[in-house]
Formats: sequence, structure tokens, C-alpha cells
Amino acid sequence: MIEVKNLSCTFSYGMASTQLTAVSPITVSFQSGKRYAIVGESGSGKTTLARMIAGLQKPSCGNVYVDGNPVYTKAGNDHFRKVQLVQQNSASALDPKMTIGKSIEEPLVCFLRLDRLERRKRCGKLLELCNLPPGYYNRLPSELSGGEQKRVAIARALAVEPDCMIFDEATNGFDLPLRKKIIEEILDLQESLDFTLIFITHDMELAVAVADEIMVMQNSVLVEHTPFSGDTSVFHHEYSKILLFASGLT
Ligand SMILES: Nc1ncnc2c1ncn2[C@@H]1O[C@H](COP(=O)(O)OP(=O)(O)OP(=O)(O)O)[C@@H](O)[C@H]1O
Repeated sequence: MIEVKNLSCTFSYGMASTQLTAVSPITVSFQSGKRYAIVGESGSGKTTLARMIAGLQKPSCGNVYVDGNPVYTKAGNDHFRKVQLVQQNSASALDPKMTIGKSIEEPLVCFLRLDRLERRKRCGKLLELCNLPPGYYNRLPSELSGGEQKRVAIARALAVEPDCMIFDEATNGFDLPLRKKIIEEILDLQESLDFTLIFITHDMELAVAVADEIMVMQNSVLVEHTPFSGDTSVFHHEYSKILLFASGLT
């Protein structure tokens, strides 16, 4: 279970150290094996929240607890393995000189210290799981399509058997059929591997299609958090209603 307690993030930038609140204090928890969506327009603080949950952005206040262990105060805990963030630009962030196989195996060396044979075996399984042909092991990222590169990023994140996967705009830049396919593949993976799934998205249509619980962010504030099982009347905040309307859901 992941608990976010009183978590906030303020950036200061420029000569005058102007303060910008990216995430106002948020307290929320993510139960194991459930599906969540964090929805909001660009700049509302979704990515910053995701990065804080994944241990990649130090909060200004508050803390994140993974299975009761604080992420930002205790050295050497296991959260970097347990919580994996597939970032918006994850596909293009693959090392262009590293083969797909080596890219997927890299976290197996860092986190699980598997030997070469075990790594190769695990990599084969991950390629299969993510619908990539075994022959891609020796290919370079530039020899793959954008969708295939995204699948490699997902395989790489899955390599360490995380308890929670966060997808930040999982399908940005893909056409509609590919978007649907990748989302279906992610949902299938979640069903078979049973990790907690958090989708970060600006797309309310995606949120209502996939999530058991939906969180709506506006201007750094979590304005609504509701369980969802198909009935859009559970949303009460004006901004949630605007997002629903914009997606043709009301
Ligand atoms: N490292 C940083 N330094 C200064 N400001 C930042 C930094 N990272 C994010 N911000 C600002 O924090 C605010 C929230 O950004 P964030 O990326 O979390 O929003 P978002 O909802 O994920 O947006 P998008 O959907 O466009 O990715 C924005 O105003 C952004 O400019």
C-alpha cells in the first residue's frame, strides 16, 4: 500500500526566486492491486505528484509511505524497486546505443543481482509479456517503432517485479488505435501481475474507462477523489464536470 501524507511541492525559479506551488498538500492512499487515475489539465501538478510518489522528486512537505516505510527519510529502503514510473518520454529516454535486451536487463543487475543466464531468461519472458518478438533482444531503439519503444520501457519497468506501476500519459503522441492497444496491454498486464496501477492523464475518457478510483487535480489542488464504477453522477466538483463535458461524457 502507498500512503501519501500531507505531500506538497513548491518550486522556486528565476533571479527573484519566484515560488510556484506545483502540488498543494495532498493526503491520499493507494490500495494494492487497484486501478487509479489522476486527471487534470496541463500544469495541474500530476507529473510532480507522480514523481514524488516514485521517489524522484523531493517534496517540500509531507512524505510518501510504501508499505509503511517513509520514502524520503529512511535510507536504503526498497521503494525504487517497488514503485516504477513509466514517464511521458520514457521511450525516447532509452539509451540509443544500448540494445533492447541490455536495456531491459539493466535494472535486473542493479536491483536483483541476477547472473547473465537468469537475466537473459527473464528478459525473454518480459519481451513475450509485452508483445515484443524475441528477436528484438539484439536490436537498437532506433530500429523500433514508437509503440514498440514504449513497450520496451514498460518491460524495463516490469523487470524488477514492482508492486505499483505509474504511467504518466502512457500513450501520448500515438494514434487512436495504438493508444487503445497499449492501454489494453497495460490492463492485461495489471490483471495477470496484480500490481497497483496509477494512470496520470489529462483524458477523462481514459480515466473513467480504466479506474476504480479517480482523482481530479486543478491548479495544484486535489479537488475531487471518488470511487468510480460507471456512474458519472459521483462527480460533484465543477471542474470534474467540465472535464466530463469536454470528453463528451455528460
Ligand atoms: N523542476 C521544475 N521547476 C520549476 N517549475 C516546475 C518544475 N517542474 C514542474 N514545474 C511547474 O509545476 C507545475 C506543475 O507541473 P507538472 O508537470 O507537475 O504538471 P502536469 O499536470 O503533469 O502537466 P502536463 O500534463 O503538461 O505534464 C507547472 O506549472 C510546471 O511549470
